[in-house]
Amino acid sequence: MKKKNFDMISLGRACIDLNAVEYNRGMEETMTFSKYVGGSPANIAIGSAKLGLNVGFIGKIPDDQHGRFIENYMKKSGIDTSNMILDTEGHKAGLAFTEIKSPEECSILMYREQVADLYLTPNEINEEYLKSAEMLVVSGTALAQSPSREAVLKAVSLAKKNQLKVVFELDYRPYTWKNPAETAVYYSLVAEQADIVIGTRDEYDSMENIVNGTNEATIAYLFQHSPELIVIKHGVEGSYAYTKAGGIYQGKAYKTQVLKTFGAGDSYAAAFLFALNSGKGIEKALKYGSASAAIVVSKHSSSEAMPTVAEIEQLIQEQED
Ligand SMILES: Nc1ncnc2c1ncn2[C@@H]1O[C@H](COP(=O)(O)OP(=O)(O)OP(=O)(O)O)[C@@H](O)[C@H]1O
Ligand SMILES: O=C(O)C[C@@H](O)[C@H](O)C(=O)CO
Repeated sequence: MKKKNFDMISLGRACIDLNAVEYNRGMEETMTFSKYVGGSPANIAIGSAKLGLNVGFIGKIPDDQHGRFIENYMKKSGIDTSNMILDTEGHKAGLAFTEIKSPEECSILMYREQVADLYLTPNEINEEYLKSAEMLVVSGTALAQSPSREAVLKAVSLAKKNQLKVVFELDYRPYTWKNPAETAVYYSLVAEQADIVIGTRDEYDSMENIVNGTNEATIAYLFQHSPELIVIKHGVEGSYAYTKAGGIYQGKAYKTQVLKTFGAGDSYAAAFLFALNSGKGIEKALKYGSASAAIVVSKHSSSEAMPTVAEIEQLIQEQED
């Protein structure tokens, strides 16, 4: 059978990160920031492309200097940008300012009013483009508002119709949502249709609208539906992958010199999906995800810091039990 053009199409926001250049202080005292492409789905696309996957992107970007910076960087990273739609209504790029008070205390201040990415419409989802990929990765944040919400639902339904693997990265950002009950409705709707779901324990709690949920209850629920593989991350305590066939795999977090904590989830998803797509198996994919995250939390950015296969392999080897 002919191989499809793209291993992965990622759908959602491509934005700007402005990361504090000065460390160990609050944003009030921070005077300089470095600019990177950001936004979880863009970071996943960039990380996967750097590892060698053929990647396409679906999203909406502003028709201004920030939009052009984003598109150029994505192109330079080897990503197909033909389905990155230019916004014609004056919407802006999302901005994420970060502060790095200490390796344990980092935060992000988001500017996400009237952002172009949430104005992607269902009409802008192209079935022919989706047909050219093996896998569609959608981010939970793209479900936060209409019309982006409906665009995601359409993309997921076309992906299923055309036998793409649907990956749902929960990527829960509370400030983009009106209330937790609404989040739970849309998260469950998409998680039930996905083939692979990836999120932190807290994000699954948001999907289920509960506190202190358990992995056992989550998988019992989701395996009644489409998912074949569920990944649940527990920060420095590592991560678990569960298969519908009953497999349970545990991955450890790797030791690293932490500079900041953000970017961990995106680099994890990029490397996990790369490894899975390359036929390395679930156990190795957990190692790839964790090693990739350990490398990115030791560096300044989320996107530009995405590691190569050689860097990931080296870290895994150095810390093999
Ligand atoms: N301090 C750390 N040191 C080493 N590895 C880490 C650290 N923090 C996270 N990781 C790795 O990254 C993975 C994902 O981290 P986490 O569960 O915090 O994801 P996340 O909340 O989605 O990340 P993000 O902060 O990017 O949203 C973990 O399972 C672990 O392997
Ligand atoms: O996802 C975002 O909108 C911001 C990211 O680009 C940022 O680097 C981060 O939070 C990564 O997890």
